[in-house]
Amino acid sequence: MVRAMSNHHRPVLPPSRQLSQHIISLWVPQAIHAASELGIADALAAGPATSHEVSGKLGTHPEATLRLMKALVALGLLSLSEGRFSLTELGQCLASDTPTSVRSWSRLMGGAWVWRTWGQLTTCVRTGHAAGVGEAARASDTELFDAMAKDGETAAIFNQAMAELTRDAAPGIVDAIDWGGVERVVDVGGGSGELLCAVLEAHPHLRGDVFDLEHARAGALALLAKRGLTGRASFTVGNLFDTRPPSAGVLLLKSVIHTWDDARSLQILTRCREAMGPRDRLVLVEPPAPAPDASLPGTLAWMMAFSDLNMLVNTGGKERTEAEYRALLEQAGLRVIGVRPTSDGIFSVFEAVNMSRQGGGAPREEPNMNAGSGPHSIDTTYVHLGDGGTATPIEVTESFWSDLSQGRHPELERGRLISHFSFDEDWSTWEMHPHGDEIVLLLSGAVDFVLEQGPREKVVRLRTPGSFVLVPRGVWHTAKALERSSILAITAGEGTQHRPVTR
Ligand SMILES: C[S@@+](CC[C@H](N)C(=O)[O-])C[C@H]1O[C@@H](n2cnc3c(N)ncnc32)[C@H](O)[C@@H]1O
Repeated sequence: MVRAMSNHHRPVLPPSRQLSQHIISLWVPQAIHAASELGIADALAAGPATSHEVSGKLGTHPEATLRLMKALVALGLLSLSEGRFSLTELGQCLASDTPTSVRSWSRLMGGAWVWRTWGQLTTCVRTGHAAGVGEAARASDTELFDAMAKDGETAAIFNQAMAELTRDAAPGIVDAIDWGGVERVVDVGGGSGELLCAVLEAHPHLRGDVFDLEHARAGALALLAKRGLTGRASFTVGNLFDTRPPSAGVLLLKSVIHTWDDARSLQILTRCREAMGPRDRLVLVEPPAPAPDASLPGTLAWMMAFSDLNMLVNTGGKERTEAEYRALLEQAGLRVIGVRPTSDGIFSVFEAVNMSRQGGGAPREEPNMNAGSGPHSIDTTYVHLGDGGTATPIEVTESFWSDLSQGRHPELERGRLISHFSFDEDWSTWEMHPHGDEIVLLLSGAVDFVLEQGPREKVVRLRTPGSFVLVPRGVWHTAKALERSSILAITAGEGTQHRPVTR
């Protein structure tokens, strides 16, 4: 009763009617698909027109065109006034080549290929395999992509659809990655080249490569040329199941792993690891699947649950949780050094390094030899707490701090470093850690810890061993020794900045 009253503008439908609305929702993507195939939005791009004028332009049946356009009005893609139809904001997204276009995405999802595979969902759920697998076995794992290479139009639609999905997420992805010290990036399975374009445009010092199957080559090269990036970018054709991508400071891997089951994903991740030198990072970009809930259509949980089925029917892939991506990376011999969400709230970037980077060869499978080691002295051994829950002792050499500031310890940038520092003079610099709060704990002596707060300075007096100060991320700070003192710091060191203290 309360529900019905509070919702009186839209009466609550009985369950059978609610379900019926889901059942008939298959009409919707086909209406949108027909509109995008026929180019109805492009026909209205110049301004309002009658359905007769539109069918005349498109060479379609006049009355059937009117009927389709009425359905598009019902969906909110068109509006109708005095017999003339116009594009709404939603409808404009069906036009080609506009900054918000999702026309190719609609052509892909409503087109014969995807429609056919979804039609076999029942069988896929019975068998756990992608559509077609097990009945008429696929010629190869990449059969679908190989077929696209022979059919230029499907390849163009698929790659443009991927570009449309990547376009809006790309700035947030580029921002979430630390490009310091990187000269070259390879977008592995980079398809259309959309993400590589965004990276190269944001970081003019970088050079890059798209590594993908043949179907993506022509489209990616055309896009790189259109964006004026041909001089800094190339395309390498290869199959990740048996070929390593070219080496680079950053290997990007966006929306590739969800395409495949665990066994095939491990093959791809292993090929990437084999291409990685000691300082290289793999940056996997995927939306981690949230816990399922009964949210309304359009929420992330809804989208991920259906994207998961889309992967099942088309390629046998799947969506994964953050823990599952972490486990997969570790299994492939890659140590996860950080996971961060991008600003769009959908994707996360998983950064990983090659576990076998020191010794080469196969990934370490034996237990962590550092576990249970000790006793250590904090004077000579610091500890790195990795984002993946690791605690690694770091032998401190005389050049440790200068090496760190010159980027010679990339493996320490993520996570936190527990370090020890003795001093009897005031620090000569201010420092600032942009990626995390810091804890500074007094072990001995007496220190005035100075935090910059706008134009003012706040002094925290550390006098008793065991007292500590919490330094918020991004706050510049320095210290003054009142006597010989020693401190223990727990620091998120990535991106640390220094500037001299002016007296
Ligand atoms: C879902 S698309 C994503 C494209 C692009 N990374 C993006 O996010 O826009 C997956 C891409 O991975 C590529 N891919 C999948 N398996 C591959 C393999 N074995 N070798 C090379 N590329 C592969 C496909 O060709 C396709 O371009």
